[in-house]
Amino acid sequence: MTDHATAPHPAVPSSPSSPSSRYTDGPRLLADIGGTNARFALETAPGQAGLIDVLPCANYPTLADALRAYLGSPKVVAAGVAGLRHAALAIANPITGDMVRMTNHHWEFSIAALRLECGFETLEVVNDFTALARALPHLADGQKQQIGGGAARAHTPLGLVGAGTGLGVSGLIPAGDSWTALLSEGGHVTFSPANETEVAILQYAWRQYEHVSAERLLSGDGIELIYRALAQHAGQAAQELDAPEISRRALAGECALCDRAIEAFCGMLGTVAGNLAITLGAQGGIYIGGGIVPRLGERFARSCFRTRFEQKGRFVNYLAQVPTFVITADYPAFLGVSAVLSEKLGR
Ligand SMILES: Nc1ncnc2c1ncn2[C@@H]1O[C@H](COP(=O)(O)OP(=O)(O)OP(=O)(O)O)[C@@H](O)[C@H]1O
Repeated sequence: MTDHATAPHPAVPSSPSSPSSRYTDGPRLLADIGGTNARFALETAPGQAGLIDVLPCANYPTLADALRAYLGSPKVVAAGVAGLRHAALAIANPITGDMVRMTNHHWEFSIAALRLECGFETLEVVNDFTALARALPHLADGQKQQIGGGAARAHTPLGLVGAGTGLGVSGLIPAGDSWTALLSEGGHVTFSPANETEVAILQYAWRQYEHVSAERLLSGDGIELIYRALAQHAGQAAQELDAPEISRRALAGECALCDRAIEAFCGMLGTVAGNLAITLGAQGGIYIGGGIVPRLGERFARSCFRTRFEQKGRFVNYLAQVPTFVITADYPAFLGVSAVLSEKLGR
């Protein structure tokens, strides 16, 4: 899949971009690297990211190859961009040192070597959900959809959870006049079933995994696992369906089993989001990102997600107040990556 956007993208709120606000040291490269898709953009002025491309990770042996393909694409070449000095990457991984090995893809690289290979003066590498968390306070009303709860309480933490190839988790903690974004690996917490159907799904998953994390079920592969588990539980034959096809059939009303799988996925996400809300005290709200939920559209809004979010025994009244939002902006991580790079460069 390739996605083209040559104009500054509305996912990135624009600040006035007079020629004088353009970066004097040239455009900056921004990237958001997931287990399935690598998204690239060039930012010419604060909040002005354009020339966006989405490249499938599987088509490139290394991240450097994908990066070169983007920079060599006709539209980037036509834009006359050469000698990029500053770049920042958000990647679906913990960043603990110079070597980065992706959890959900085979790419691995040294940050220092990649910087030299690409000739960048600056190369910042951050966890993708830490970067996305930085974007949350900047999302405009049209870039998020509230699903239940009351008003966000100011000066309280925000939580972030997003299902895609994996399950990303982060939080944003108020710190004086600014925020601290958490580097979390909360997608790997142990899955906790909340009803008998989910116990059956867990038992099915145990045959495959010794440790069933939340990510094993709340991800693209997870939807496929849930579908197979429900088929077995119902004594039906499962078809060979991938996650996009399961959700397509569910949304089209073509397959009752697919619909049950999507409903179970939404319920489990409700439990995980509620756990995050009470763990962080996130009365500023829980934000749902990642590649899957925004594609479910209204099916997600009318699912059991919100009921399950609040279903915490004595904490039901507390959680009923906490708003939950689906991030609907197309490329929200670029906002956060841009903020990280600007902070690094001190401008
Ligand atoms: N319509 C859909 N319904 C359900 N799952 C989908 C749909 N479209 C894509 N997926 C699944 O979403 C996953 C890709 O998610 P996403 O677009 O967030 O990629 P990513 O950013 O590379 O992932 P991550 O950041 O989690 O590593 C794949 O597992 C894919 O099967």
